[in-house]
Amino acid sequence: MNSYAQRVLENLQQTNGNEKEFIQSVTEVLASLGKLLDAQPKYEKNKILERMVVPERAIVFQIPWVDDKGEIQVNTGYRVQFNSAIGPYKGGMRFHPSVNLSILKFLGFEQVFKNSLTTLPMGGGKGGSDFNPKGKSDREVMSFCQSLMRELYRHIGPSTDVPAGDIGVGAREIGYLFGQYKRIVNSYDSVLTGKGLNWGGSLIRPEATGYGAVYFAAEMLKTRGMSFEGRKVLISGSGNVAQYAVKKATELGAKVLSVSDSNGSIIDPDGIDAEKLAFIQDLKNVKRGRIKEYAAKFTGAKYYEGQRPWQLAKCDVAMPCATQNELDLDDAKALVAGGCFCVCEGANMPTTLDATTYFLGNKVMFSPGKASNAGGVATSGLEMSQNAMRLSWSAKEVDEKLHGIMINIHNAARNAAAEFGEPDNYVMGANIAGFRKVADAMIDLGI
Ligand SMILES: NC(=O)C1=CN([C@@H]2O[C@H](COP(=O)(O)OP(=O)(O)OC[C@H]3O[C@@H](n4cnc5c(N)ncnc54)[C@H](OP(=O)(O)O)[C@@H]3O)[C@@H](O)[C@H]2O)C=CC1
Ligand SMILES: O=C(O)CCC(=O)C(=O)O
Repeated sequence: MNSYAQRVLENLQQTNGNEKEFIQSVTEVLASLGKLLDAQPKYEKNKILERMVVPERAIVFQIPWVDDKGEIQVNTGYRVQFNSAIGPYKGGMRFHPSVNLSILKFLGFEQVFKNSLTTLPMGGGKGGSDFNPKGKSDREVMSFCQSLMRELYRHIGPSTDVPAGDIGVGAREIGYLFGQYKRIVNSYDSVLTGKGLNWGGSLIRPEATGYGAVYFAAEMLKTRGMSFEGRKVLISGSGNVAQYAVKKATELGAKVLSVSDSNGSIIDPDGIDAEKLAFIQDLKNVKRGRIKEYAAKFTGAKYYEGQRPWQLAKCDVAMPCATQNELDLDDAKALVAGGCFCVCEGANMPTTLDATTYFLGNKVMFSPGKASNAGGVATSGLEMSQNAMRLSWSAKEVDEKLHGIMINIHNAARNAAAEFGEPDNYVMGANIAGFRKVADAMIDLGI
């Protein structure tokens, strides 16, 4: 690691050492900026790294709400407004019991570089709450969302900060949040993305992250003269990102062998076709059930309680699409031993640092989430543009723009990596390409 980056990281470890996910994400980025920092002393002179690793603002607030038994519940809400050098803060809201400041700082930090890679004018932010939507009635989710927005509304705005969904926040939650915002401010602002089609949403936003990740992987495969046709693919998760990754990979001719949830994984040796995916979507998006029900429904499929997909079957391509640190060194070794040659992250930081190093060392094509899952936020940017112009593009138009953006991100990461002598290192390329634009804007804007 470059000595300037090393100093900044050591200082951060001393002051924020307990924030392990945040330190992990900063370590990955700083480790790959070395050659750029050596070549461009202006970043050290302007103390860019010191400024980039501290959020511009982090808001923590209480969310009291009333459950169906009439009892008062209290959760903690957060919005981490990380960097606004190239546009308003932009990034999702996560509702999950594990949410804390470390997780939201890592997600906000990643979002800064990801949004820069999209080429759209969006800064980086992230937020959420330790609220657990599982097992809650629609009325309870609404009560919680309304209470959250009673505080959040004063910190966001179409040119200030535009939240969206993430784990545990889908169309239902965005509806309750947007309804409450509109009630309070009496204005139909484009203040959230992932909205429903009848009230300002964009076609293809639900599909965008999963489709985008598959488009990105297809570009990686193309560099070795390959495609998805006939490839075996392991996908984790069964939420928004996983569902549309399954759909697009299957459309491109792949056989997707797995999906999972936080309880376990299913392996289906016959592949997950359109009918099986429709079952998963109904199970997860409507019934809000567990993935093990898939194995009860489809003969040939097997459920593995408490296990992730990576050591359960051999594959050509792996796409972790559930959560952070869900693919570790043992998983990476098993994947490589089984012949996997491409890993494309759909989730944010699903691969541990040592597993990433193992993939890179074994010449596996590996794309970091900040590049390959950027299709979601990019299409959120397209939703903001449509709202600003007060019009709606067709699904075909949005999908074509998304596809073009993913090809551009792939090429930007690849070219930046080649410029610094490591043409196949998408981690280095994505970090350098994402960093440069934000850092140069920070210098232009002064301190
Ligand atoms: N939605 C988007 O547009 C974008 C999402 N991402 C990232 O993609 C990932 C998935 O998000 P998304 O699909 O939207 O979220 P969803 O809530 O729709 O789905 C999340 C999936 O991951 C599983 N999961 C959640 N936490 C854990 C855990 N601790 N261990 C194992 N499995 C877990 C869930 O299982 P269960 O059903 O049991 O909860 C579910 O299957 C996240 O990393 C998110 O940050 C990145 C870019 C954009
Ligand atoms: O669409 C957005 O604004 C947020 C997407 C997101 O949270 C992410 O890219 O991780």
